[in-house]
Amino acid sequence: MVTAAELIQKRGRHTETALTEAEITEHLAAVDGWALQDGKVVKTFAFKNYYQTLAFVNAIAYVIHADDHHPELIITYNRCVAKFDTHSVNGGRGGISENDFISAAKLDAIYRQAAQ
Ligand SMILES: C[C@H](O)[C@H](O)[C@H]1CNC2=NC(N)=NC(=O)C2=N1
Repeated sequence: MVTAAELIQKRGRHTETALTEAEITEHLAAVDGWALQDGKVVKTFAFKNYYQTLAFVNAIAYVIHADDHHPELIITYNRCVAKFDTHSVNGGRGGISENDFISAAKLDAIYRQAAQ
């Protein structure tokens, strides 16, 4: 069984290994509120206002850079939608790797710290 606590201890690293469907299901169970949507691991984070939304985006910059894994972000007044996938897997066609879930768990940990 995979847990969020385990995932946040890991560092994202270059990988060419995609997760299988069964592994994706197992990893989705470990991270709260994330779902597979159009081939990406996606979650909508909710905030009180635009300032809190942007503060979250600034706070996640550190781990995004450290793990070299960059979410697609959709920022609106009180929402931030984050989408992860991994370009280098499936022979460069892209897919889902453990890195997507490491980053998902880290964004959740930061969100828990944020003023909401
Ligand atoms: C060379 C560099 O590590 C890659 O281009 C990284 C950069 N950021 C990335 N971000 C995301 N979300 N997926 C990737 O596959 C990815 N690849």
